[in-house]
Amino acid sequence: MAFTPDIIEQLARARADLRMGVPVVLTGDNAALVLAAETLSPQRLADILALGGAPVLAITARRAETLKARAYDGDLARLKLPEDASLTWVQAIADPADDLRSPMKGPLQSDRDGSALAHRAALALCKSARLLPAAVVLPMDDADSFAARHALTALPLARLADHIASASPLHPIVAARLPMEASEAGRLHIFRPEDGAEEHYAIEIGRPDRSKPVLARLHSACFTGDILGSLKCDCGPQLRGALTQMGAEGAGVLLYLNQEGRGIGLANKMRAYSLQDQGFDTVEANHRLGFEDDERDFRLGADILKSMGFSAVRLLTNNPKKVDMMTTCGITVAERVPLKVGENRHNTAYLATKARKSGHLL
Ligand SMILES: Nc1nc2c(ncn2[C@@H]2O[C@H](COP(=O)(O)OP(=O)(O)OP(=O)(O)O)[C@@H](O)[C@H]2O)c(=O)[nH]1
Ligand SMILES: [Zn+2]
Repeated sequence: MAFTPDIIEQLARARADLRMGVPVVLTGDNAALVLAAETLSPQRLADILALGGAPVLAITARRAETLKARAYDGDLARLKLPEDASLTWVQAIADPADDLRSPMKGPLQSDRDGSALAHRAALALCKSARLLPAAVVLPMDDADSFAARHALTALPLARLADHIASASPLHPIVAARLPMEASEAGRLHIFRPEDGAEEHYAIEIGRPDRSKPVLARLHSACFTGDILGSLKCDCGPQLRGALTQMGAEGAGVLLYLNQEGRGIGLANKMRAYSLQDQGFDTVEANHRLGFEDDERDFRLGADILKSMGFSAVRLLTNNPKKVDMMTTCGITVAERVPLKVGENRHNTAYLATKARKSGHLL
């Protein structure tokens, strides 16, 4: 019988649990109880401390660098949770909002013995749940029975690595005619991933010839720029500029990928904006939060193009990494078409930082 949720379905549950502040259990070798720092409640913190053992707060090496904590595991640090750890302490480690006002959070002691496998999985889970990458992790011997006793989602740790980071297959759900200002011959396609994560969209303009490179754009969602007309970035003008160019040529495809904030989610992007108001640039802000500069996975863009029958594109972008990713994923980039619109006095420094630090072409 196939009623029992498989690993992908369990992962979707785990993401939802962590967002709600419910613990999840990682089972097998190096088993552990995991709670996201961002959604931890005072009661659950007290309960974890009451269990005894040696709970730690796992953070990424990026966050550890800001906190001057030692990251013995390379990509992450395991900070010992003080016996009297308060929720304020946990949240101040996880969230850089008050770093400047209260820079001294130590002494911070990092674990260096034992395995960091559960901690790495916990951080990947937090990221995929679009939460701050910080998790309270308590190693456990009786993980299976603990999960059963408390009706918690249990995930076999050994199988997670293959699934957390891999792009889930996307399926076309529906497509319908959509006349737009840029072109009356528009069509909106909806794609749904198997892992319960966000849907992505393709806007097809005209009837592009599948045997030739199609004018294409991979646009990452930007609620602030696309919808609100924010002047902090160039996304709104790029979105409309790309559609207008496709309308003028009579054919094209724009992928609207729900990877808000270069894949960190809107709440974290707003945390990054708040840090930018404290004087950090767009890349530094991501790092202080514990993220990489860019957490997007462009494989899904390539998958959507292939499923629509496209194998070659003229890619509207200033980002050479998008070109490289498309090529790696088996889409021929016949031409890179620059898309330089929307510069204003508020985003000049942002665009300059992207050029200097992220390799964008000016
Ligand atoms: N984390 C973070 N994300 C941002 C910030 N400003 C804009 N974004 C996001 O950056 C992404 C911009 O996407 P794109 O315009 O597709 O990508 P790009 O890498 O700039 O490349 P091209 O526009 O194709 O040249 C969107 O997801 C925005 O939400 C910021 O300061 N911090
Ligand atoms: Zn934007």
